[in-house]
Amino acid sequence: MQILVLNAGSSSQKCALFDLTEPLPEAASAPLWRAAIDWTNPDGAQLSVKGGDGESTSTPLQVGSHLEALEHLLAQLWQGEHRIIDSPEAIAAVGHRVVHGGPHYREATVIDGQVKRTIEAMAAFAPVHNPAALEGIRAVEQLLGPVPQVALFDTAFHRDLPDRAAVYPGPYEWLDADIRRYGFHGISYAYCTERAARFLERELSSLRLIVCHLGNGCSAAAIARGKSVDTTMGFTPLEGLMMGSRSGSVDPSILIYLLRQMTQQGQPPEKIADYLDDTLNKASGLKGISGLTSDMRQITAALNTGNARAGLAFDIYIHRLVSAIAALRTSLDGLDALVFTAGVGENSAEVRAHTCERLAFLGLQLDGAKNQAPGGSERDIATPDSAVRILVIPTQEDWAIARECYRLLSASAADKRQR
Ligand SMILES: Nc1ncnc2c1ncn2[C@@H]1O[C@H](COP(=O)(O)OP(=O)(O)O)[C@@H](O)[C@H]1O
Ligand SMILES: CC(=O)OP(=O)(O)O
Ligand SMILES: [Mg+2]
Repeated sequence: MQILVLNAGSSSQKCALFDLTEPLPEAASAPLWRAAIDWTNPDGAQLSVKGGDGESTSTPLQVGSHLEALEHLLAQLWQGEHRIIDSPEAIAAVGHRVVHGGPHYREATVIDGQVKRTIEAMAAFAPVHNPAALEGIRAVEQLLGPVPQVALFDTAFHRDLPDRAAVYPGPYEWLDADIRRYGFHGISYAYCTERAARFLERELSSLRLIVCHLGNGCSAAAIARGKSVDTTMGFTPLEGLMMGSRSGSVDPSILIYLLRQMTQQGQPPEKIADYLDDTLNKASGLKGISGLTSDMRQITAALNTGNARAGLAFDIYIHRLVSAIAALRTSLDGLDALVFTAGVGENSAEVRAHTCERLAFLGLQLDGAKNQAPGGSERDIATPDSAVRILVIPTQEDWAIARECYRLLSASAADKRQR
């Protein structure tokens, strides 16, 4: 079954085509084809496509709206230089990563009008991500017609967060209005948890993990026996750790202070809300502090040449990450492994080294050579006598989406056959 996956992140639209057949492989398999639009390129959006031959090309996108850009991306599947299928009919299903499912969706769900309305309503809680997922769904409708589309929600993995971790200590009415902590990056956490159990040859039912998903968006989660028991992101993907261009947690009084100042200056309320939203989501974090970039590679390169603001950005990033991991540890009755994943977690030996050094008191002992060794595969970078394992697990959100999509559609096909 050929399954197309659309992953709408904060700075890019990724797309991959998988061919899944029984028996499903245990570990992620490579896609037949992948493409991505980078919205952040200063010279305009850039489309990159990698075909089945392993060849890839990168071209500037000459189109107006996001929807047009997406339609152009999808058409590359059967029309572009690296086309992989003869016609859109070859695609059996499309899986989407949807960041916010609110309190409604706790499982992978076939997309219908009601699901689309909910994703739209939840855009108020995930303004960077949910509108991008909806654009993907609409682009597929335009180009691929009535193919089944399935949504996987980043919030679903955290469905069993205990109330003490999920409820904000504001007025109780907030909870009635669905203002609570949801948590995100759940597709990645579910995948990394499963892989960590396999790697350690342990049953999920006894495993206690802290997983750090450090990409453009960053969060960490305490996972006990396969379930999320606490996590750093909350009502929206803005709470918690310092990120590429997002602030993470700040004192809410800063916003009240700025709001009052801007109101006194005669700014209209809408403009103030947009300014605060943009500042916290797009002009903060590594980018805001360094004044340079949201990219950890460039931050570490700049700090190594003595750039003081890059150095400060790195220090805050590590300080907040270490504080969060130590806090998450208190939600577990022991810690078997600390897991690093996503762009920074998988690739930055500096971030892992500084984090683990400060967490020695939790029983973590990093093997410096193993940490530095290059490698894109799952690995243990702790010393043999470390009390806690330290794992690097490359996350495979797209493959996990394709697999869930396959399972859901196979189960519903079997259901129909039985009736
Ligand atoms: N070799 C590397 N060293 C340090 N950081 C890296 C490296 N490769 C990628 N990154 C970081 O990974 C981040 C992107 O992570 P990724 O998981 O792809 O993000 P997202 O899916 O949220 O867009 C980039 O901001 C970059 O800083
Ligand atoms: C939820 C979230 O922050 O996603 P991303 O890391 O893709 O921006
Ligand atoms: Mg991501």
